[in-house]
Amino acid sequence: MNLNVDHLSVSFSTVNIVNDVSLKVRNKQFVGLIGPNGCGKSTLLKSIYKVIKPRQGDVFLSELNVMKSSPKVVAQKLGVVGQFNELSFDFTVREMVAMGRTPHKGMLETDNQEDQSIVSGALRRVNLEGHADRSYNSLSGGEKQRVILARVLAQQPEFMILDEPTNHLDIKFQLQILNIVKKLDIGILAALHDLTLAAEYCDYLYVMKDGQVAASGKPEDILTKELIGQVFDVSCETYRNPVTGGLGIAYLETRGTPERL
Ligand SMILES: Nc1ncnc2c1ncn2[C@@H]1O[C@H](COP(=O)(O)OP(=O)(O)OP(=O)(O)O)[C@@H](O)[C@H]1O
Repeated sequence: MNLNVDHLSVSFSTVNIVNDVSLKVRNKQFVGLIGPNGCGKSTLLKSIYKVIKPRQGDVFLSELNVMKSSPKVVAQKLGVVGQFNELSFDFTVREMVAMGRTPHKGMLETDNQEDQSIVSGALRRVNLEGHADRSYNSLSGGEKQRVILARVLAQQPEFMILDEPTNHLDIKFQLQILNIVKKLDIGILAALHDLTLAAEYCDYLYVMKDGQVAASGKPEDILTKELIGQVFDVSCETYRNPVTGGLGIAYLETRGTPERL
């Protein structure tokens, strides 16, 4: 399934937060969205997955017009791992993951054996089967993040949006989540902060600055020290990592800041 975002703009009162952004994710591509804090990544993603209404623009998942479709129809195709995962009500981990099946069920239809086995499989994939009966609210930030991924896996989407999915996670689980997502072999659009991981996992990157796309291309082509300096305001050198052969980034010193943090 492809994602096509066409000239999308989002404003809050009179302030333009996302300004005429167009992007594409081809079937089975893993595309990263990078950019500094506050540049509009989450706002863009939320307007793609229908939490925020854009001022203008269109979003298509293959032939499905996302703006004109009901949330349930969109949720049958699109899975989302958002940035904040707090809950007011207390559900068990298994109940949370079972919610991933909801878009595929009729109004009064209850979960059947197949749903239960999909939920157990999703919990196993994120190494949380031992936590199935725990209260979701009692989990650590990283465990919650993995429950949310399990819920999306149970949803069996054909496209996935992730907003900083490795937030809260130690390096083992960062890699685990990115590996699970990569292996799904579906289209992925993910906002990521770690540029080295973005270079490692993404087939293509969009770089945002001040609500606009400042650059796009294959990670090895666009993640230059000049672009990183311009967009993130840090000086760095890039190099080929001698162990992995991938992109290495050595950060030097922030530029233009009057005081060191
Ligand atoms: N509901 C809102 N009302 C007003 N301003 C908002 C609202 N939501 C977001 N903003 C502002 O829009 C800008 C972009 O926020 P957004 O969360 O999209 O950035 P981001 O690139 O995802 O940042 P981060 O990397 O810190 O998560 C910020 O200045 C933010 O304060």
